[in-house]
Amino acid sequence: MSDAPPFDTHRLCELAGEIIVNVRDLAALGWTPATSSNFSRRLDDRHAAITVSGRDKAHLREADIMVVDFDGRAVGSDHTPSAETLLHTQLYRRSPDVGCVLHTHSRNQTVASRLFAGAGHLRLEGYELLKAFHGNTTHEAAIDVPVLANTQHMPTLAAQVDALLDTGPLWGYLIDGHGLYAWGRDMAEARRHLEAFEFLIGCELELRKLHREH
Ligand SMILES: CSC[C@@H](O)[C@@H](O)C(=O)COP(=O)(O)O
Ligand SMILES: [Zn+2]
Repeated sequence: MSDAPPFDTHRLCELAGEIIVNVRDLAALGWTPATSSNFSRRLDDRHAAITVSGRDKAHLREADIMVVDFDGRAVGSDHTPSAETLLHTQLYRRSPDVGCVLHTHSRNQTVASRLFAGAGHLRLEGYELLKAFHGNTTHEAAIDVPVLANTQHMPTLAAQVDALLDTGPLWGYLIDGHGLYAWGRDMAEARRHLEAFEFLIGCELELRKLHREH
């Protein structure tokens, strides 16, 4: 008889279902082109449920979600977890308040990441929708969305994200030519943050097309 997996399989099924339904929506918006993007949920204090690498995110099934520990190692699965697993697990390891991490490659996110890579950040300021970010109670705040240089070496990116988290609250970041990472306490909050970033980034791009900054 094989050993039982070291996590709650019923909970894994619930989380997989939640990921599948939500990611289907995000894919329908065109935010996960060409199998890009990855998604995860905290399973317990040592494990996360995350998408298997290379799967078509528009048509995820339960078999496309697997378990990793917070070092990014597969647990109870022969599949390869997302190539960017470390960018998820670093957040779970760092804070018990992080329950969900969403990474997408929308056109707006990708264009903005190119446009603002030189500055190193994109400032979002004066928008009512800034209140969508947990803990932010006014449109008068400014949020700087960091833009990190892209690399295939996840420990390099993870170290930069760790340094950013040391400096204050962070709800997400862009990677140059790549996409956006956003997170929250649960799926609903992470999705609200992701949607707020996408909308506000879109506004900033539109303003620049109109040759106006504010
Ligand atoms: C299809 S190119 C995109 C990938 O390189 C990567 O950035 C991505 O978002 C998806 O990688 P994955 O390993 O499927 O989680
Ligand atoms: Zn990616």
